[in-house]
Amino acid sequence: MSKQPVQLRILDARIGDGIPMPGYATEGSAGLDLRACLEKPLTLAPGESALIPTGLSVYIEDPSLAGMILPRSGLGHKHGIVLGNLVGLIDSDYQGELMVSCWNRGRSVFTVNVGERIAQFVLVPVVQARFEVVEEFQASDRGEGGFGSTGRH
Ligand SMILES: O=c1ccn([C@H]2C[C@H](O)[C@@H](COP(=O)(O)OP(=O)(O)OP(=O)(O)O)O2)c(=O)[nH]1
Ligand SMILES: [Mg+2]
Repeated sequence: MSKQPVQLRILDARIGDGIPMPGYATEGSAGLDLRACLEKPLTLAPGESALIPTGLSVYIEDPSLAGMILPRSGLGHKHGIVLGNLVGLIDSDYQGELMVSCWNRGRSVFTVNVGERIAQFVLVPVVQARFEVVEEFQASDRGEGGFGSTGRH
């Protein structure tokens, strides 16, 4: 499978030397795990969140692509460690450090260790809209029905 080239800068010298470079864990992995580039372990009390640097920046460049930062399922389900913004969206023109908002939505204290995999980065296609303002839409089967209008079962 051909892979999309994306420019990457390593902002923290520990990456590649102590903290592994991000890589796809398996051939079929959709996400690259992002690691906590912390100076020391960080303890998150229940309900607390912190913005954690990853030591990396990417320049996606192509406006028909974006990055998404998503939680890791194990951390989220077992430990309640998800993202403070629920999902992170990385614009194609963003060149700053990738940051992960880690939120402890669980009931126990959780310690994020230095270099720990805290979230994952997924490259996704994007289609930008060019809005055409109209007075009325052509009728559709659904019309304005939503929020359960088709019934529950
Ligand atoms: O989890 C995230 C979410 C965003 N970003 C960076 C990349 C993104 O391109 C930029 C702006 O994100 P967004 O547009 O979601 O935030 P905003 O609050 O609208 O900020 P801005 O006014 O800078 O667009 O912040 C991250 O590093 N991590
Ligand atoms: Mg924005």
